[in-house]
Amino acid sequence: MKLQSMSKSSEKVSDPKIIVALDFDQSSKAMHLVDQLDPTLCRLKVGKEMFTHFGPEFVKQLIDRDFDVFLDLKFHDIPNTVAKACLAAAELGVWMINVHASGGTAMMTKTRQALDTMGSDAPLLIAVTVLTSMSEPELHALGVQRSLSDHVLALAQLAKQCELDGVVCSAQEAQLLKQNLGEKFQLITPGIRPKNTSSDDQTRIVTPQNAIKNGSDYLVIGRPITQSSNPLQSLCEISDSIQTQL
Ligand SMILES: O=c1ccn([C@@H]2O[C@H](COP(=O)(O)O)[C@@H](O)[C@H]2O)c(=O)[nH]1
Repeated sequence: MKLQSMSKSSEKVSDPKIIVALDFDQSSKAMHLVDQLDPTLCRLKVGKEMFTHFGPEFVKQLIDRDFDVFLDLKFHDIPNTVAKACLAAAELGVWMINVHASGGTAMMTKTRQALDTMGSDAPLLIAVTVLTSMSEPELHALGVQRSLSDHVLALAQLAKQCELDGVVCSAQEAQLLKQNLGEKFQLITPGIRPKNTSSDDQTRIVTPQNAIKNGSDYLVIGRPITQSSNPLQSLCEISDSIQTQL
């Protein structure tokens, strides 16, 4: 059954805010879910697990079905390597790619310049600030002494200076970033957990409704949907729950 047929209000969404994180160890499991979805209702994310197992061919299968694909490989290396890896990723035809902001401004700038050679075909280029699994004590243990939110803001400011399109952060920081960096700077927020669901390994969690209220542009949601006994229904319920905030 298609998602559209399950949710009336969801039918009208033309800029779907939910990015379903396909973290599976078998492509057949992922495709079983994808077969039930519709590109007007959600976007898809391919991360390190599926890309390492199944490579560009898997990504192309999703694009061939007209899904917007966020290729979440979080590149972090010297500027030349990251710029070339991002160009290769972009050439797959994905909608969004990302690098770690902590790779620095030379890395982000060189990558921006590389993607600009693609003109309007370039995907959105996003920087990861602080992983949503991390807490402030963990950040301090790495030697970062400022507060976690100050660190996220500082990394996001660097990404904006380098003309990236936005950042990955927790929706806990979304209001702060929108206030300081403006409406157009895109906020992609994993660590989304509906009430009464397991936080798993995520630390900085926010409900779907509060994430949108705080200013998130896109919600990355994996296990609350993919590990649900009825993934389609869970996606529909979350999708419907955020409509009033849009
Ligand atoms: O800071 C980050 C950056 C990326 N992720 C990715 O998002 C999904 C979240 O999955 P859940 O199952 O909803 O926890 C996953 O693919 C991560 O690699 C993140 O969680 N935090």
